[in-house]
Amino acid sequence: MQETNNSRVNQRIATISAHLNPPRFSHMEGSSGLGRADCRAKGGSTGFKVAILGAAGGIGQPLSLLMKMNPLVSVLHLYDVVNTPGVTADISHMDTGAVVRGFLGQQQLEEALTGMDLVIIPAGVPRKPGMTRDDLFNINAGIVKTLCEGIAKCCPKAIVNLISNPVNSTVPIAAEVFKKAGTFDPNRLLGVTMLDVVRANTFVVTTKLAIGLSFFVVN
Ligand SMILES: NC(=O)c1ccc[n+]([C@@H]2O[C@H](COP(=O)([O-])OP(=O)(O)OC[C@H]3O[C@@H](n4cnc5c(N)ncnc54)[C@H](O)[C@@H]3O)[C@@H](O)[C@H]2O)c1
Ligand SMILES: O=C(O)C[C@H](O)C(=O)O
Repeated sequence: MQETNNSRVNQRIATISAHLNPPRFSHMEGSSGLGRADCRAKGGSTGFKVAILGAAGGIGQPLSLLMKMNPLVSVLHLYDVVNTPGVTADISHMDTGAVVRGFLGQQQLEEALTGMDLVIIPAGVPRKPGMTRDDLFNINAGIVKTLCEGIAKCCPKAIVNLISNPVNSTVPIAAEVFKKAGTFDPNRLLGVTMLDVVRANTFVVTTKLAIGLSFFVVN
């Protein structure tokens, strides 16, 4: 049974690795660091090493829980500027395989990032009533910049997945940080846009209905 699970996990890692290093981009091989052999946690167990920055927040906590449930994850680092000891204790009590470690405050950022394959960033502030996305930018831009400088230094080949809004501006900020550090790889920098996409679809449909137009599919 364990063997079947392992082979399923190995298959999924191979699929993800193939996606990251597709054959048609073979000329780029060598520049991309995430291969099957790299996906090993300390102690040799197979799996991805994942850090969540902003792990104690409204998005960070359920995201940490999902990552702890994910059989592809062998090491999970939870970083925040507040509350990580409690969140880490709770998440680590789940009876799944990933080893969970908590990191609190800027002085532990580098330790949290070292050796990671994937860094997910929901760190920052969310909008409060009356705030615009521009208001978020003023705060979150600086936070994302600092975190990405840490990534460039400690895990330059990690995949970076930005959630902090405004994501259409935080992704370019991350790109500029990585370019400056000489570590930029567009295949490894992602932003979560699903919320804005479904929100836009809903607004379009609502407006169409309000002015008496029918709709079939909005996308
Ligand atoms: N992309 C999307 O689809 C999407 C959807 C919803 C929210 N968001 C954005 O995600 C972000 C987080 O939202 P939330 O509801 O979890 O907010 P939250 O306030 O509940 O959590 C944010 C967390 O970030 C932490 N944090 C702040 N500064 C930090 C720093 N310098 N380093 C590390 N951690 C830091 C805070 O301590 C907090 O725990 C916001 O910017 C929000 O706008 C994005
Ligand atoms: O900026 C917002 O739209 C609020 C919240 O952070 C979200 O992304 O929904």
